[in-house]
Amino acid sequence: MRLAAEALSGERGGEVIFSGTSFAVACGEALLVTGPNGAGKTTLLRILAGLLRPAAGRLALDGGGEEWPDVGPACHYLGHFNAMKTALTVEENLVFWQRFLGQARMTVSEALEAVGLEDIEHLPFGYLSTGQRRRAAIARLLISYRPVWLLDEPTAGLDRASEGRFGQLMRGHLREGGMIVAATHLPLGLEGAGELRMGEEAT
Ligand SMILES: Nc1ncnc2c1ncn2[C@@H]1O[C@H](COP(=O)(O)OP(=O)(O)OP(=O)(O)O)[C@@H](O)[C@H]1O
Repeated sequence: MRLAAEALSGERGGEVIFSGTSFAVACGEALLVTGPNGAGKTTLLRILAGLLRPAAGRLALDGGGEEWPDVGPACHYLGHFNAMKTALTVEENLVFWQRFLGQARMTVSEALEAVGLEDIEHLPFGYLSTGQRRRAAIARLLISYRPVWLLDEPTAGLDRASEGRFGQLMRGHLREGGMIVAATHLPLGLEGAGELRMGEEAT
């Protein structure tokens, strides 16, 4: 399987944010999307997730077969907002997502253990600290299988230990033949990852 973008353009509010962007990510590979604030990293990830239309260009998941014919449905999208209901408990949120996404991979308890949140699964999501919210959202990547993980500044708000644990989870996903496209200002501990630089670096 291979995620391929050719001459992609992204627009926001009628303004072209980036154009002529091409890259390919194969199974087991990661691509780090870097660049200054406003360069279009989030816009690119949202296009890959199918949440925005590209203004031009081609996007495909080659070799996805009948199971993954399109890019969007083959992706987990971890955006700036964590996509959880604040009034539901951590466990209720994840049970909802697993039913919605299907393709169960880990149980909710296993995923919570993997992100170190097993003791607070009963708390409403809205009570969680910033880093705990991020960890609960990361657990969403584990409960249902998707070959492509789209991660927008995934380690923002994580403490050192959580960052290390998340690094292991990402490397595990790649070892199992998954793909990662991550917008980040920080190193993610993914050796050998490719880099897509967007916009002009600030001087
Ligand atoms: N709905 C919108 N309408 C108009 N402009 C928008 C809209 N959403 C985003 N933009 C603009 O698009 C540009 C790209 O934004 P984007 O969030 O993709 O940047 P980014 O590279 O992810 O930045 P950061 O590093 O700050 O997260 C920015 O200039 C932003 O102000």
